[in-house]
Amino acid sequence: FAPAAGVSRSRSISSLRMAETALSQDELKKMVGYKSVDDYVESGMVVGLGTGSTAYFAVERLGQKLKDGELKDIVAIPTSVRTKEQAESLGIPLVTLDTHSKLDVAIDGADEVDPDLNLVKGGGGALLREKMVEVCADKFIVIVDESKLCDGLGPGFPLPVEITPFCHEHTLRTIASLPTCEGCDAVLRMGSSSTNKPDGDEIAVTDNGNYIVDLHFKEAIKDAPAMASELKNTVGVVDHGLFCDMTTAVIIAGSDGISSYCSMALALAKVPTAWVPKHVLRHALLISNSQMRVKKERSRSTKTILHGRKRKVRVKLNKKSTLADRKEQVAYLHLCL
Ligand SMILES: O=C[C@H](O)[C@H](O)[C@H](O)COP(=O)(O)O
Repeated sequence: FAPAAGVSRSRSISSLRMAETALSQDELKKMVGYKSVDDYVESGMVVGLGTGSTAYFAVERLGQKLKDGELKDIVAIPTSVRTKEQAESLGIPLVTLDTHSKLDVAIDGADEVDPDLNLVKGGGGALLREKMVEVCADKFIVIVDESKLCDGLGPGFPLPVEITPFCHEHTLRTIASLPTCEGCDAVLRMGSSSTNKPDGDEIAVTDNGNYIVDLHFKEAIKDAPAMASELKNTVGVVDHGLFCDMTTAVIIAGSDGISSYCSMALALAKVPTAWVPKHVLRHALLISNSQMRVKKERSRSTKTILHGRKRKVRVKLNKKSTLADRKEQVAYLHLCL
């Protein structure tokens, strides 16, 4: 997994060195769940609450912070019955898209994340409500442990597609014969809708009263946006688990700490202050006369960290520089962090 062009990467300065401590997968999920709320949720916000074992910890953290009074005036929109119940048990005030069509931020897990930050979601059967809520958020923050990263979506995790119960076998066959889905094995989900492992004899039913078909691919999906559009245009398909061009940032917990990758839009928004290794700072200063102004930051808080190899710099982009210039420079700085 390496971020694609247009995606920038940064490693948390407070990155915990976890190699020696070998945290469990649940502990990794808790770290990213808590970090997402700490970094992206502020008082007064409308927050989308995802579904699954990772999003669970973000909901838990939000409940804690509201209870402690660290956050106030939050309303949240859950993406499943399970999440609604958890949020209610924590006293998180809930609303719906009917009254709040615009969210400040939505936080959710994912089953797979590719280098373009496209996702497969819906392993837990909540894809429709997740997509409805998350497309309405200004920022969509994805939280995963590193096992979810992949070079191509598909072979590592079956792609869920939510379909109407009416003539579902016909719809299943139609999906399997779509050109972009060629070669996939389409399997109707059985038992509980919250897992793609068959655990019952009845057809699984989603929170919306629909069925799910899991598409098993042997090879990586070549063009996820094309497949997304073909599936969406199939009559009988309600929605699918491909979440393309939606992710603002992904926070990843791995054996060597917490990393985050973000879309260029967020990198541009975040650029004013950055931690930059010395050699990058020299380079940045060299090009500072053209489109970018880089000043060493002299705050007291900075000094404590100046002993290290990095310098905190304030980066200002010249207003006259083109968007392409800015993207190139910001990408360069972020990739070097
Ligand atoms: O329907 C479920 C959702 O799409 C989940 O976000 C996804 O399955 C990831 O879940 P988990 O965090 O439990 O791996």
